[in-house]
Amino acid sequence: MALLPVADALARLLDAAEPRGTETVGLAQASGRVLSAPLHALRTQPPFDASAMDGYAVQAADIASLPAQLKVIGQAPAGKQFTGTVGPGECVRIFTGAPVPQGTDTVVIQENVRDLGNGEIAVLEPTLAGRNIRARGLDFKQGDLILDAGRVLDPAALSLIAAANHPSVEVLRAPLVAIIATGDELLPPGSNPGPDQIIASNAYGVAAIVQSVGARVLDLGIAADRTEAISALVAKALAADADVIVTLGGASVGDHDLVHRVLTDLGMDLNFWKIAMRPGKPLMFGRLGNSRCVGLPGNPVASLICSQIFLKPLLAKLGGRPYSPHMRNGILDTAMAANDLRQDFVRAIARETAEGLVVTPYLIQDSSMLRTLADANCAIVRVPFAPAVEAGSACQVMMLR
Ligand SMILES: Nc1nc2c(c(=O)[nH]1)N[C@H]1C(S)=C(S)[C@@H](COP(=O)(O)OP(=O)(O)OC[C@H]3O[C@@H](n4cnc5c(N)ncnc54)[C@H](O)[C@@H]3O)O[C@H]1N2
Ligand code: MOO
Repeated sequence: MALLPVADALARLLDAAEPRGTETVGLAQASGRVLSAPLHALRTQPPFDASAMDGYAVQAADIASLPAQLKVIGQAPAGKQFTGTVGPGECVRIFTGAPVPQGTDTVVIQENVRDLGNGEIAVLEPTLAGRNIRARGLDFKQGDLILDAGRVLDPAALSLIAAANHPSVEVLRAPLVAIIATGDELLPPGSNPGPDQIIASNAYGVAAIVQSVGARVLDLGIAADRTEAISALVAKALAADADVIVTLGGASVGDHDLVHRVLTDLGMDLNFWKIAMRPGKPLMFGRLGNSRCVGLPGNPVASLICSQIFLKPLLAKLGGRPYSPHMRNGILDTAMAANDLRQDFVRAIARETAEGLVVTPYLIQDSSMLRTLADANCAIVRVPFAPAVEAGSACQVMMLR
């Protein structure tokens, strides 16, 4: 079977992916969630003309010539409005956030006033008429559109929603991703592996990528290389209504690579299997009921690079959030050989220099080597059949961190 180009695989994966429903969450749980519908203010803020400063509410006409002596007829702290009316020659002691009393139109800050101690003040410095007052509705008015659908709820958005008097908010369902590791050789971290065993590491990095785009993880653990063991965990994923079922390993053509068989026996409609990419050739994708199945290759670097390139945009789209990889142009400081038919993602270190972003690829690119992936901060993207290039040539990189 011909290998599917990376761009085609991504397009097929993203095709028809959209959020599945909404839910209402309390504001304290809403950070990072995606607003499902436009949000309107339930009230006007500020709901009254409010003092912006601590000082005295006066009539501008009374302080036209200075110094001006005024009688203090009451107090207006925030939360306790002054209910009387202020007449000529009078003022009210006022504090930040309090409603401006009837009959006043200006607030003089207390630094510009002397308290005469007999219930009167002397205004010493000029204040323009209307100063230090926030007009009713300065921030927003009842019914105003305050946030658009699709907004990722960041700190400012959350405080704005609260100020507009919404105790909870309707957000898009966060996609649920079931992760199933496969392999007789795998044991969880902290185990005492036998001579032919290794530690299952892929699920941790994949889960972190899943969570980085706001999706939820259901880690179903490790299935042995037996069809019943794998299908039992897939059944659990389906029962949990997982939006995406990610399998790790068992995607290739070996006698013990059972994932394809198990999923197709369960009724998966296979979309593609095997793509023109390195690492990541045995990537598999299909639909099974409401779930999308993404079969990631077992090699640790392949599973994480495929997650960056395919799983992340898929989950972002299912979660209704914008996403695009962080691509940059760089300058190679090393010659590179011609590429074959697979689009290559070459682990590399990129450094900012006066000449631009200088990129050094790792010499060894074995897809089992997690250390070079952890050390790398980018992957050089080499298109299929890219010709050999000299040091100093331009390159394109996808930033990894
Ligand atoms: N004859 C061929 N052999 C292979 C091909 C091929 O085209 N023809 N493709 C190779 C490529 S490329 C890859 S990538 C691997 C991927 O194969 P699988 O997805 O079937 O992965 P496994 O065989 O199960 O495991 C590969 C490797 O990764 C380790 N592994 C698996 N799961 C985990 C995990 N959760 N955590 C850490 N490490 C894991 C596993 O022990 C193996 O060492 O196939 C090539 N072969
Ligand atoms: O995905 Mo495999 O790692 O291309 O070697």
